[in-house]
Amino acid sequence: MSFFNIHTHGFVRIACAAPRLKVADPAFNVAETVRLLRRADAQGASLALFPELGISAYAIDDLLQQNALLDAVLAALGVLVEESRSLQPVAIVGAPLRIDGRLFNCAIAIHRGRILAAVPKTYLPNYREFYERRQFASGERAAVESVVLSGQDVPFGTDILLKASDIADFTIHMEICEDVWTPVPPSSFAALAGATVLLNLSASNVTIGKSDWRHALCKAHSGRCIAAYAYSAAGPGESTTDLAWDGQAMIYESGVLMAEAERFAAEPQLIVADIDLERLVMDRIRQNTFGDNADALRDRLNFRTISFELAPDRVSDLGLERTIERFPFVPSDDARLNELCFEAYNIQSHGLRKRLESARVEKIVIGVSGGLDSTQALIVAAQTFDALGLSRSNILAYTLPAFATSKGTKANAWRLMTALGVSAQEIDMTPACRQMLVDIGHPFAKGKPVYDITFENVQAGARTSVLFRLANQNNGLVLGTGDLSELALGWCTYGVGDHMSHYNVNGSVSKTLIQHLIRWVAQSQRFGADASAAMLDILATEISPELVPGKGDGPSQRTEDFVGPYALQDFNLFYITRFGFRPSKVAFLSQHAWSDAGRGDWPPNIEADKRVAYDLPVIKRWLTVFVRRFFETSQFKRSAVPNGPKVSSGGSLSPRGDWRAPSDASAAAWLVDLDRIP
Ligand SMILES: Nc1ncnc2c1ncn2[C@@H]1O[C@H](COP(=O)(O)OP(=O)(O)OC[C@H]2O[C@@H]([n+]3cccc(C(=O)O)c3)[C@H](O)[C@@H]2O)[C@@H](O)[C@H]1O
Ligand SMILES: Nc1ncnc2c1ncn2[C@@H]1O[C@H](COP(=O)(O)OP(=O)(O)OP(=O)(O)O)[C@@H](O)[C@H]1O
Ligand SMILES: NC(=O)CC[C@H](N)C(=O)O
Repeated sequence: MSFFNIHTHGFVRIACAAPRLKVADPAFNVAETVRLLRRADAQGASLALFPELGISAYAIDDLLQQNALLDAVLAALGVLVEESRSLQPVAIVGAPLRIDGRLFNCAIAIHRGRILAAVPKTYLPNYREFYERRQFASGERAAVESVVLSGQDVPFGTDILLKASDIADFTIHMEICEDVWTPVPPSSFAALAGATVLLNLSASNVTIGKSDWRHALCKAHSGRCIAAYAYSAAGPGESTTDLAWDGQAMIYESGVLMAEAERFAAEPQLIVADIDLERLVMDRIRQNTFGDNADALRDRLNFRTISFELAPDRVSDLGLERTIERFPFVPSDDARLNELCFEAYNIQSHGLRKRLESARVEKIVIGVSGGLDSTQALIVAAQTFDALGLSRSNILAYTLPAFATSKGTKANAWRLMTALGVSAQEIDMTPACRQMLVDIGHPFAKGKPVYDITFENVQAGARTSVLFRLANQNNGLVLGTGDLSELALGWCTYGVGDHMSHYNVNGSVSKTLIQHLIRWVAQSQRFGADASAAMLDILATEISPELVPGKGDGPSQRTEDFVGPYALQDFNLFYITRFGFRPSKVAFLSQHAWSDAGRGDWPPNIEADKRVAYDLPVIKRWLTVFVRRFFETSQFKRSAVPNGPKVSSGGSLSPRGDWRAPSDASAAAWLVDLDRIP
């Protein structure tokens, strides 16, 4: 097993074809099928899906009752069985089969010369342009459980799952076109019985707007079933006697479109996507109601499981046929990013609004540093007070310089507070901090340049202490600013420090998302040109806690030198907490997302100079830091966080929300797994 091979990390590659065919010409159609099957094989696919009745063609009406044609179908299938011997993918093709005195519209699975199963269509459309019951019997009425095809005894029925014996969780179910248009498709039961890859062989004539509906069905069904749903519909060559065909092929995974073929294409289409079987299963485990639903429907889940050995390539680097966003908390698509920013601000602001109303408090107190997090919280506060019809002067904003505050950040704090029209004040924290350092006998008090954790936390603590007392004095709430990424890394001062507040709007917003949110607001100019200019300046400032005095103008502490690039740490955070992936898998994904700075799909507002690449050793180094900090040293901080709204679907780290964990755990298991990364 190679680290660089998809199968090592729980993926399987599936292909979906929209072949060219000829009406009622099985020999031609199988030749085309074989051609595309070879292409799928060359691309490392483990499965290749073809359309409904693709061996005979679909729209051939009463020709389906001609024995010459049905014989030709069997002969063509024989050719396919022989050709499949040297090919890796399981071929799933559609053909009419005479069985037990009836004709069935079947999906047939063929692998390395073995016909694994034949599954008949359950729901035969007989409305509007469809007339299938004239020729076919429903699979529900099949009275036999096997059929002889190409001299092989083949399991036959709607109760069949195909399970790879050598790829974990690769369990396939087949259904046919109309089956998925019903309220309860047969694949719903298959998913509950353990199928992860649901296939639909389709022959869906195209009419205006129908493609959107097919998308909606596949998206919703794959999401509801927490499964992959691959769909292959008939295309060029089908009969246009009364209908037309667009050859729509698409692959969804849990509600997300992974690949889609060009419709109405001149050439046959083949799309591939790597399905994350492990993610599907982890999500089914998480969403306990999936299992409850299976329990409730247990008497409908009597499937036969047909086992086969895939023996896939486990050594080569096959690449990764799925898009891995660099910023899982920030979509690269412009329209989605817009929507997400709108939602994020509204969630944060509605959280704060409700808290102010219920606490009957009309003021907030906030420390404004000129850094990202307090900027974001201040924007949210301004929006909330506007919505409540309260004056922004009720926002009591304080800039609290101490030993290491730089001119630039303080100036930005002032610019921002002034531009937003909040009540702005400055309190010099140096005397209070110095007094505490004297009181506790810290060497700095005697003039020694000792800048240890105590020195740092005295400042963070003094600020928090002042903010809480100002809240008492003014009948206000202290608004927290610490973000999700800092909580994941334990990058805050516990208790009497920036860890604590009365209400924190940023606790479930990652650092990378905060950067995008501020940029979005700045670009919108909704708070005026001065505010936008200050925000853009803050975005361009190096991230630093400013707790240790620097020599020159720049900060002496660059946060990302300690905890790693937030871009990587947010990536790690997302995949480890949302899906429970092993660090080695996260590194594999991260490498695909981050090792090529030249990849075109950067989120729209990442400037060219920020488009950096990270190679595997760098990824491993910071992942190790993440694992240690996240699992071993910082949970006690998360166990005691203030209230605040869950914002991102990636999760919150509140102990009352998405992440409940012991504060005294060992990171040993994750560190062992990290050793798998070369
Ligand atoms: N499992 C556990 N359960 C209960 N208590 C535990 C504990 N592990 C350590 N502790 C105790 O916790 C204390 C350490 O925690 P804490 O006092 O927070 O201090 P600590 O985590 O050591 O330091 C805070 C870090 O956050 C950085 N910081 C602070 C403020 C703002 C920012 C920013 O950029 O946003 C960054 C700062 O530069 C520093 O590196 C120790 O007294 C230790 O004994
Ligand atoms: N000079 C300061 N004046 C006022 N408040 C401060 C100051 N420094 C820190 N704080 C408060 O402590 C919080 C944590 O400080 P920190 O420097 O980590 O955050 P930040 O500057 O807002 O954002 P970032 O983490 O991006 O630097 C701030 O959000 C702010 O509320
Ligand atoms: N072949 C079929 O089952 C077609 C019926 C389906 N409702 C469609 O138009 O796509």
